[in-house]
Amino acid sequence: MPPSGPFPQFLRAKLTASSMSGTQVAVAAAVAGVGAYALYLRKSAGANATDKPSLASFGFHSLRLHSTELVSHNVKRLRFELPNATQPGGLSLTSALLTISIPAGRWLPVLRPYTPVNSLDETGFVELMVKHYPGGKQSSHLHSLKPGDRLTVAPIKGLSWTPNKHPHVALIAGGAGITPMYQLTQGILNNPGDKTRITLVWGVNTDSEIFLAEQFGALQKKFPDRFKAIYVVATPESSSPHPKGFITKQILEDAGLIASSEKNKDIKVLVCGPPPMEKALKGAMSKPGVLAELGYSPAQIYSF
Ligand SMILES: Cc1cc2nc3c(=O)[nH]c(=O)nc-3n(C[C@H](O)[C@H](O)[C@H](O)COP(=O)(O)OP(=O)(O)OC[C@H]3O[C@@H](n4cnc5c(N)ncnc54)[C@H](O)[C@@H]3O)c2cc1C
Repeated sequence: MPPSGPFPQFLRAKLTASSMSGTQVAVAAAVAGVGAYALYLRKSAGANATDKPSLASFGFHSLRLHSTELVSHNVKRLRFELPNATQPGGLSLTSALLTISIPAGRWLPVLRPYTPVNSLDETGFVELMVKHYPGGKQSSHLHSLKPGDRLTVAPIKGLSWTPNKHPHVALIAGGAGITPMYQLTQGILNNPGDKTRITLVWGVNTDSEIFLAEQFGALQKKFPDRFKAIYVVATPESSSPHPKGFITKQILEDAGLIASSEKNKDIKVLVCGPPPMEKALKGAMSKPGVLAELGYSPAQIYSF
């Protein structure tokens, strides 16, 4: 259900805090645009199929859920119809959709970003892969949606990606934080003009949570010299081929991600995962994180 008016003052205040990630800054900008929502709805109500805005246009969009698929015990793929069935969404690489809902029994809207996982060039549809967190407000809501239900979204920009600006990117993800990394990996490798090398390190709880293994496997096969994926599993099965535990300094060293080595001096590190993982990597006020210990400067690190 779409929100009916401006968000409360305290929410805006919270979103202007100085320690924001890239996504938090984008979320603040999207929330600031909520006033345009009513205007957009008024305009789009009279628009015909060909002049309906794509997702790239400013404002909020109401998307109809086309279908769902359970891809693992706690991850669902949700396929939504775009406002214009004959055009792609028009999102740029690493953009996400800020989803907005008002769960039953609550008066405050819940806003969470999700990164589309289908090709940004696909016409007519946008797909999300959503991991269900027990008690999670938005992930529970999204998992409860049925085909025909609607979801309000607003596009938010991520990192502004310039092909070949960095010779090598390290993508470090935890759990469902993999989706921005997957979108970027597809965008880089499927662009013949972009020669960036990619090392992905993805931390998950169990082997069954490596829900994009097939897709990443196909990309590794196609681009063996440019793309390497390493999965780290907290509680692996006895037959698991993956290292056990969390993403540590040792794991990143073994992956060749030491900033001080000559070949990595221009590397860019992108991070997206649960708060404890991001804290361990980026450090807290008094304690340097693993990335600083490996020699990365703050300017080399981007957090979604
Ligand atoms: C740029 C960006 C893109 C994202 N894309 C996706 C995506 O494509 N698919 C997807 O499933 N998620 C994605 N996320 C995470 C998503 O935005 C939500 O944070 C997540 O779905 C939990 O929201 P919730 O309202 O269900 O949980 P909440 O109600 O906020 O929290 C419920 C419980 O879950 C825990 N929790 C919350 N978030 C996480 C997390 N990320 N990892 C581990 N535990 C957590 C909390 O500590 C709490 O215990 C993305 C996040 C960012 C920043």
